[in-house]
Amino acid sequence: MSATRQATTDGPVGDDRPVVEAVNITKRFGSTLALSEAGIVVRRGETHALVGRNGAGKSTLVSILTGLHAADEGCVAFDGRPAPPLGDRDGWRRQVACVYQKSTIIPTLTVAENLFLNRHARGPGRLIRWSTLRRQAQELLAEWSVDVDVRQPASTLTVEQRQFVEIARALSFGARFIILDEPTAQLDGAGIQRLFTRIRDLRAQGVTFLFISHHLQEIYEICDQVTVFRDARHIVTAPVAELSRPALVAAMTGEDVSMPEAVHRPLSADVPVLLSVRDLVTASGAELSLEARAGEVVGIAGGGGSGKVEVAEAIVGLARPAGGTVTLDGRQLRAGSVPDALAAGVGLVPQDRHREGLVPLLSIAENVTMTVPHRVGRRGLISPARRDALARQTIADLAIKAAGPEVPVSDLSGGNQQKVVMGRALASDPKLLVLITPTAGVDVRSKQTLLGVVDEVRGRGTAVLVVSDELDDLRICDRVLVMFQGRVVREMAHGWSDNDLVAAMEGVDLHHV
Ligand SMILES: Nc1ncnc2c1ncn2[C@@H]1O[C@H](COP(=O)(O)OP(=O)(O)OP(=O)(O)O)[C@@H](O)[C@H]1O
Repeated sequence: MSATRQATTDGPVGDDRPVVEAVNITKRFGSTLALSEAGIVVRRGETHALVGRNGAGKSTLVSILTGLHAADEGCVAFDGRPAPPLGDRDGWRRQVACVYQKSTIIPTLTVAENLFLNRHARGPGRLIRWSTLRRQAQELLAEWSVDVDVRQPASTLTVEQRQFVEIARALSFGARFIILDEPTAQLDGAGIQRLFTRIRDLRAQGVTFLFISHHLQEIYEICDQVTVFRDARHIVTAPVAELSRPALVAAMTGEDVSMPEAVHRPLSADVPVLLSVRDLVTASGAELSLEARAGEVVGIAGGGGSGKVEVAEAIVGLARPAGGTVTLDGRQLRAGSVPDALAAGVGLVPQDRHREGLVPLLSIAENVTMTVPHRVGRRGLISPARRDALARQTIADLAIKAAGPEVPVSDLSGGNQQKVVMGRALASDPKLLVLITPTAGVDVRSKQTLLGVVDEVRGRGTAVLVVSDELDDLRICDRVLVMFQGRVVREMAHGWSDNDLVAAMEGVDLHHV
């Protein structure tokens, strides 16, 4: 974009004005330059992708476009008019909303209450009129064809329903510009297609989207325009159809990057079994038995509802199984105990880094060494020098983009936070590494780094479980167990075809139809 045009207040407001125009935006967080004279122009009715590597500045731009942060320099205009003052929350809500990966809905309230929170219809004596509230909520959801019971507690919504409810809420404030921040990250294939159908319908009704995703194929499927940020700067804006995939990746990384061909080194027959999972049954009824040998990488694949995450969480103690045993290197793990699993030599990258992975306000160094106090001190006394040295090593090994080990992880971009979680899992030099959806929200280059770790630790004799529905994650496995509706339905040797694996995850057996 030529970031020279200034937003003006005067002149007629026509429909050709961009829905949003951010010009020459600079934003610093302490010594970090998060955005440097960057900008974006989004036109009415388009679905515009915003892509960039972890830490490129996408979330910072979103926080400025939604009025959560003020830019240090530059200006934002909606429909040709300057953005409202920062404190005018209603003014911002009428222009724009962002649907984040993390819900902004209050789980203990009903859907209706969430939709009309602080806008309650009040009767005489300022009592809330619950019947009116419910009716308004029903009408709103019906208007936007969202099929959800407004009386249900928001905690019972699926990710997909929650996103639709948040979109309807944004529209009800009058916003016709919606930012979707990695909306597909927690959806399965069918859910993604339903979301895309919804986006197309809304676009036809005049809604404009800014779509943030690390899944480049999604951008080609749903977006018209794409803007690339790299290292805090705007690099290019172009019609999606005019930017080839290699050109897009090159714009993101500043170099040509291709996923390395997964090299397969078969294990010799005498390598001992390290992990043995026998007749494991999870609380929701998913079942798994498996053995993994030292240095073996076993994939557990499956779509949403397949039970893959539940079985993995039962193996590592995050969930208490209903039955079965897990034995690591001859030691049976105590069911439902993460500390016992860690003590036995399990390294874990959990699915939800916000809930189980990190303590955001603590530093990188504190997070990385949290589970290995013995490596950074003696008799309960932590040596800051040793702790920082270990953290510096992790920052270097995993190419974490941060000023130093003392930076709080809450200041890191999503992909770099995930690298800290990986660093912590590796700090104990684990016998078994369990990675649950390890590359969700992670850019192409960081994905390479994270998956490269697997190759390295397997060489040291660590057994690895990769629990994922991402083909790139699964390609590095020696074999993949495919789960569907709580059962392993196929085991696929290294070298499977994408079609076969996807079909198996969807519960379709291509060889028997
Ligand atoms: N509140 C903050 N305090 C300090 N630094 C921050 C803060 N928020 C972001 N940063 C820094 O600004 C830079 C841009 O981060 P941002 O979160 O915008 O990247 P991103 O493109 O959204 O990355 P990801 O894809 O990983 O989410 C990073 O170096 C990050 O560490």
